[in-house]
Amino acid sequence: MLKLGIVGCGAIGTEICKAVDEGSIESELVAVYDRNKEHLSSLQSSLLNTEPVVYELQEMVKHVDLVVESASQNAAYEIVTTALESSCDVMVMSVGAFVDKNFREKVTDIAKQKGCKIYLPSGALVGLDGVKTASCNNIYSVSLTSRKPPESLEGAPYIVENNIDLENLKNETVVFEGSAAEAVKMFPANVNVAATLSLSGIGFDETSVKIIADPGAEKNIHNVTVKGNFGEFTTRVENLPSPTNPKTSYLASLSAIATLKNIVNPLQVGT
Ligand SMILES: NC(=O)C1=CN([C@@H]2O[C@H](COP(=O)(O)OP(=O)(O)OC[C@H]3O[C@@H](n4cnc5c(N)ncnc54)[C@H](O)[C@@H]3O)[C@@H](O)[C@H]2O)C=CC1
Ligand SMILES: O=C([O-])CC(=O)C(=O)O
Repeated sequence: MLKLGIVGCGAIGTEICKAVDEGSIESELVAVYDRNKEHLSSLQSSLLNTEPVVYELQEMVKHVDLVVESASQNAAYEIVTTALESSCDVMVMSVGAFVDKNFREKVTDIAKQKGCKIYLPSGALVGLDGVKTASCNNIYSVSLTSRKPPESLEGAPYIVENNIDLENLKNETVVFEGSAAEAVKMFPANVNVAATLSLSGIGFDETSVKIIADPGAEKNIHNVTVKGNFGEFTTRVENLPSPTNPKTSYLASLSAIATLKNIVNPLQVGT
């Protein structure tokens, strides 16, 4: 059985733990960690069949096969490096961390040396199978338009630095237009999807991102358009927010669960 350790027990981490607890992922939930003790205890009391040990990262990696990062972009650097150096596989939700080329190259090298894998789930996006397939030949352009309720963008560095008054927005407003490289740095908790899209396709500088704050939006809506030698396609997903974190679409938690199921399943379906 795959032994799992989860760092970050918020919206996504909790859903993963519940899925293991209910037996829907063939794995053993060995250890959990969150710097917020309340999140840890509410997680522990929600589990019916499993009693994971609370281990900090350095101890966790001695007891598990795979570490799940579901904490934050800032935390991801240490979690990924420590897991791989200890010969653990790692699954990363804060994919924006991979915009840093040095980090990307360093952890890919460690993974190769140790014979480990780094899994990046498709998260809140749909259509990455098509982007990966299309990128086996020439892609001309990849664009992402994300439409979100204004409050879900509160606190993002771009919003703070540009003094954008989200509270008093009356109409839908394009708050950001630029490269995925800039978007994931400026909206670290909002467009990790732009990082996953960039890594599936033509890169961070070449992928264009538009973020719309829409006071009328109740869902997180992501449209992806890809053009290339294969033709072109557009995908659109209208995501319901997670019950405990409106910034995070519920589909992102399901995608983490689907990735773990895929890891343990001998039958591999899809791109
Ligand atoms: N790849 C994708 O498509 C998506 C990625 N995300 C990202 O996934 C990550 C997790 O998302 P959620 O579960 O919604 O966030 P959340 O805010 O609900 O939970 C994060 C948890 O991690 C804990 N945490 C933060 N830093 C930590 C550290 N250094 N050590 C230990 N615990 C720490 C927090 O206390 C919190 O309990 C975030 O970075 C988020 O931006 C979210 C949605 C989609
Ligand atoms: O959950 C979403 O819709 C997207 C998101 O927060 C992210 O990519 O970081």
